[in-house]
Amino acid sequence: MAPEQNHPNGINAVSKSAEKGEKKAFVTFLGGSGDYVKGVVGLAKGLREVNSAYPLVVAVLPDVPPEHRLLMVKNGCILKDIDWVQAPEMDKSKVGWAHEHFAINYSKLRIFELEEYCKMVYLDGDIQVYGNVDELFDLPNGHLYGVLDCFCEWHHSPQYKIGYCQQCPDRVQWPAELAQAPSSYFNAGMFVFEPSQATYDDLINTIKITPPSSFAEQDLLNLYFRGIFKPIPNIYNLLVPMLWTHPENVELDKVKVVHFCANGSKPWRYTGKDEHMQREDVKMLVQKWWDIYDDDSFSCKKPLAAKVRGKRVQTSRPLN
Ligand SMILES: O=c1ccn([C@@H]2O[C@H](COP(=O)(O)OP(=O)(O)O)[C@@H](O)[C@H]2O)c(=O)[nH]1
Ligand SMILES: OC[C@H]1O[C@H](O[C@@H]2[C@@H](O)[C@H](O)[C@@H](O)[C@H](O)[C@@H]2O)[C@H](O)[C@@H](O)[C@H]1O
Ligand SMILES: [Mn+2]
Repeated sequence: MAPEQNHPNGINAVSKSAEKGEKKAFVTFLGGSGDYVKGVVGLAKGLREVNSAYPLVVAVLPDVPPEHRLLMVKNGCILKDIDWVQAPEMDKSKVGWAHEHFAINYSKLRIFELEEYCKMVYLDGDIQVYGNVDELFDLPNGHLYGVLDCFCEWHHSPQYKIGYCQQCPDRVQWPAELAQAPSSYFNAGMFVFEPSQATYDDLINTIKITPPSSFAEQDLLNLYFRGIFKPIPNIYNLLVPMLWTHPENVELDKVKVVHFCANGSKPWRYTGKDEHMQREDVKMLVQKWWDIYDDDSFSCKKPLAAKVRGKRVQTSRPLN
């Protein structure tokens, strides 16, 4: 992190960064023995399809079974074993996780320990890349980059109650009688960051003094990187709900990264029965995910090869 940032690790992190590795890579996170491994395999194939020059690292929890590990390695993933990060005790009478599995999402924070890499792009396993996004690795150091989230389905939040969303800040003014308007808030399904053990240690210390909240590690990351976070266009993390909450902010033919975070939209579980799932754009995106997942020509034994820089053909297929 840049020393001039009033950041707990300022100078140390910069001096330490000089000792860090110079490699860059995409990274995702996998826990459990369930079907999210299909998301990771789809992501690995998608990155190959767009001729990315960077490998995909998978931070795997101990409960990921051998057969899932083998499947990911066969698709070129570099596996890094991580341990759990204990989620803070939640007083369920006051607040609960927005989704039960969010409790394991604190373990996602382990990616900050991967100091052999100097720059990483984190992608959830329910994300697919349809256009080359290697340019993200060239964003200036000292910031964390992500895409603004949408509050329009946060049914238990103060934002939702007054109809406020950062995606359309002029629709409803944040009332003066409430505390100051929420700072810019990114969706933690995709972000560009610089691994740092000092930052990881500080994040863990911050968990201990921060009351847990509905969006688990996403809330923590937004609190921690306030003032360091810089928003980037939603072409890098199109949240599927945006198709109906803010269609005016979506240009689907320019979108490079799609995040299947809407209920019922995970392609490998898609039934089409959930709300919004019969939309033509949703069905097209899910089908495109399966087109890539089912294409075995993208499987390979070696990690996503770093193409000879500058020689790769940039393919960013339009989405429709
Ligand atoms: O059982 C699970 C649930 C989640 N995840 C990982 O945690 C990420 C965040 O969860 P999810 O994408 O479901 O959250 P959402 O973006 O839908 O809120 C997933 O993408 C996976 O990478 C996982 O590995 N196993
Ligand atoms: O653990 C908290 C999660 O919070 C985020 O998901 C949310 C967020 O997108 C909300 O805006 C949606 O309303 C909601 O459905 C969705 O689950 C991240 O995508 C995920 O990786 C993870 O950090
Ligand atoms: Mn997700």
